[in-house]
Amino acid sequence: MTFKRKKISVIGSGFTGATTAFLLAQKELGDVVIVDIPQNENPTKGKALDMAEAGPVQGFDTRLTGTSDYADTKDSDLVIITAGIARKPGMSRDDLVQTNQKVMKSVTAEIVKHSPDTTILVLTNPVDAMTYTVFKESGFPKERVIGQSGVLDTARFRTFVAEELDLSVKDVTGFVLGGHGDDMVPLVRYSYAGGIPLETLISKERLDAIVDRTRKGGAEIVNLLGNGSAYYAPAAALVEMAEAILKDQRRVLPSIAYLEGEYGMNGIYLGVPTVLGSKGIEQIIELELTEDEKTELQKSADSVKKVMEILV
Ligand SMILES: NC(=O)C1=CN([C@@H]2O[C@H](COP(=O)(O)OP(=O)(O)OC[C@H]3O[C@@H](n4cnc5c(N)ncnc54)[C@H](O)[C@@H]3O)[C@@H](O)[C@H]2O)C=CC1
Ligand SMILES: O=C([O-])CC(=O)C(=O)O
Repeated sequence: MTFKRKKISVIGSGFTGATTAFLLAQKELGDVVIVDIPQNENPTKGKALDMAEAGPVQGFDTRLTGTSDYADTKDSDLVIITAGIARKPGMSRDDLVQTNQKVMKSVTAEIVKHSPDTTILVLTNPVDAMTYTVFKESGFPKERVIGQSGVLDTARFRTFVAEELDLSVKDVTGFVLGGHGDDMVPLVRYSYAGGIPLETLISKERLDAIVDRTRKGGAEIVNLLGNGSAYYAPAAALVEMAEAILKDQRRVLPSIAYLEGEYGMNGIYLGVPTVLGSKGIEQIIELELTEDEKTELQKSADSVKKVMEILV
């Protein structure tokens, strides 16, 4: 039996793209091709070579390629889009829409040309609208175009809860629904520490503060960094989703998925609980929501729709 190595292409060799590529390489999830614009070809090749040279020390066997030629991405099993611009202090993610929509259109055309059967994971912001753009441009079935926000937002929530309770992050679970913006919906009712509902462990006032910090988690990092946005936790989130897809794990993870009736919404990409496996989004899980949670989710969806109205 011959073993075929998987191939993962990461579009964009900036902070998130390079960090994602390195984490993918360390986990040996497949060979990694990193693509950036021609003006950035040498730094992209340099990053790929530098990462490959960590292999002997770290004990990974991943082949890494840096390129500006999409022919190198041919027949990728998974493509991760991180290309585009990031926000700076004072900006919202939505301020990036016009520039990044153009980037999504051009990179999607190349991806589809060289890997017509691949699955695409989108990170670029504003990510709900950018995932929709990639879906439309690619013509792919909805289950093969997926956006990342909920794994990251939930990871932030879990970090803050673990800190509050002085417990292992491993024992804290949560679920953040909705768009990747200030009105995302951390579902406290579905969040636990070691199986114990958080509402019985943390006061309402402290939980409200943690929810608020989670909603503004991206901006907190943007303000600290001063010249760009988060990349370690976003890359880790992408790699968890990539692993679920490449290894057909059927993980229950929040994804930005195309809704056609689920949660009473239509024609919109939004963060919801999903089952991720080799077919991409294999199922959307519909949680029972209270009236308040439904109202919050609708508000978040309305914000995403406002950004979608700007799309051309
Ligand atoms: N969805 C999420 O949870 C998160 C989204 N992001 C978003 O990810 C995106 C990337 O962030 P960073 O990596 O920090 O930015 P960065 O500026 O470090 O890197 C972006 C890279 O994209 C490249 N690029 C631009 N146009 C391209 C094209 N047409 N083809 C190929 N490459 C192209 C640039 O040359 C640059 O190397 C931003 O839009 C950011 O807002 C970042 C973190 C979390
Ligand atoms: O805040 C940003 O611009 C980047 C991002 O989406 C995040 O870190 O959540």
